[in-house]
Amino acid sequence: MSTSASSPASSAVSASSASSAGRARGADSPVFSVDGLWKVFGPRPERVPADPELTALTPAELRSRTGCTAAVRDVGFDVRKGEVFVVMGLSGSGKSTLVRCLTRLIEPTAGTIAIDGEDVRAMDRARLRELRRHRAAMVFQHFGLLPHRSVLDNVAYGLEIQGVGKAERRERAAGVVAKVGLEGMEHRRPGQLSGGQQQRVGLARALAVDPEVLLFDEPFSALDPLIRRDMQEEVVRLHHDEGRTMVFITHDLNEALRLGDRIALMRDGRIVQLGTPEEIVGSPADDYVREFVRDVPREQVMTVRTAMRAASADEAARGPAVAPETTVSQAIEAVARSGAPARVMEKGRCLGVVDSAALLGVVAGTGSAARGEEVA
Ligand SMILES: Nc1ncnc2c1ncn2[C@@H]1O[C@H](COP(=O)(O)OP(=O)(O)OP(=O)(O)O)[C@@H](O)[C@H]1O
Repeated sequence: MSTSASSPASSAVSASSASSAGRARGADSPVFSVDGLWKVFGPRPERVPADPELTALTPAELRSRTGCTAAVRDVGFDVRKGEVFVVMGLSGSGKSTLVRCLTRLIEPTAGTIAIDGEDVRAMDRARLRELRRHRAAMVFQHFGLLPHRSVLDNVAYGLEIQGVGKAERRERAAGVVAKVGLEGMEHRRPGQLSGGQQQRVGLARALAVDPEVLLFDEPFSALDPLIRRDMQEEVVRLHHDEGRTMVFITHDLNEALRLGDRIALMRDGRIVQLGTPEEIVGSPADDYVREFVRDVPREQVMTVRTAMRAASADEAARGPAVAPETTVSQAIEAVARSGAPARVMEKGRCLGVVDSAALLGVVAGTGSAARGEEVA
C-alpha cells in the first residue's frame, strides 16, 4: 500500500492559469499511475522496502545501518491527462530520482508504474526506447544540444532518430521552432544563442516528437529571473494551446504555484502533500508544508470559491459578478470598485458571495477561507 498524501479536497479549483485548459481536456484517466514506488541506492537495495524494520528508520539511521539511501520512499500518485503535475521539494528530496523512475532512466527498486495502463516495469528495451522517444520526452536543465548543428537540425534530431525523412523532419522542426519563438534563428549554432534561447531549442526538440507527456527536470533553474519568467509563460501558453500533459520538477515554490495544476511536495523521498496550489497554500498538511508556504501571497493563490459564504436573497440579486476561479486579489479590486460584496457566479447560478471582511481574512491568514475550508 502506498502512503502517498492525497488531499481530500482534490476537486477544488486550482488558482493556476494553466488549470482551465487542463481541466477542459482532462478526462480523469491517468497518463502515469504510480503506486508503492521505492528507489533505494546502496548495497542489496531490495531488502529495504521489504523489511518493515528498515522502512521505519529515519534516512540517517537507514544509512548508518545499511549504507543505503532511500531516494524515493513508498510514493504513489496519478498524473492526469492534460494536467501540469509539479514535483517540488528541496535539494535531495528525491524529485529527479522519482521522475527518472517514470521512464526507467533509473530502475525502481519496488512498486508499480503504468503509462496509459501499460506496465512500465515489464517493458523490454525496445518498448522502453519507444516510451522515451515517442511517449514521454524529457527536457533537461543542461540542454544537451549538439554544438555543430544548427537550431533547426537540433530540433529535428529526435525526428531523425525516429527515422522521419529529411524533408518532413525539417518542415516539422521549422513549425516547432516558430512555436517556441525562435523564428529567424533556425540557422544559428547553439553557441550563438543566449541561455534562454538554448532552453527554447531544448523545449522545441522535445516538442518536435509530439510526445504524449513532457517531463521537465528543473529546466529553467540556470536562467536569470526575467528569462525564467519568460520561459514559464511559454510553458503555460503551450499548455493552454495544446493541453499537453506535463510533469515539471522544481525546487522553486513560486514556479510550482505558477505552473502547477497539482503539486506533489516531497521531503526525504516521500510525498508529504499532493494537491492544487490552493490546497497546499490554504490547507498545509503539516508544519513542514506550513513553513514552506509561509511567505506566499495568499491572495494571489486562494480563489473566491474558497473565500465565499452563502448569499442572502438580496445579495444574490446584485453586486459585481466574478467566476469561482477568480483570485482573492482580483476580487478585492472588484469589491473595492463597486462597494458591494461580489457574487460568485457559475453558469448563471450564484454560488455565494465574498465581502471585504472575507477577502481581508484571506490576506491576513485568518477565517475559514484562510484555512482552505470550502463553503458547502
Ligand atoms: N546514484 C546515486 N547513488 C546514491 N545516492 C543517490 C544517487 N542519486 C541520488 N542519490 C541520493 O538520493 C537522494 C535524492 O536525490 P535526487 O537527485 O533525486 O534529489 P533532488 O530532489 O532531485 O535534488 P536536486 O534538487 O538537488 O537535484 C539524495 O540524498 C541523493 O544524494
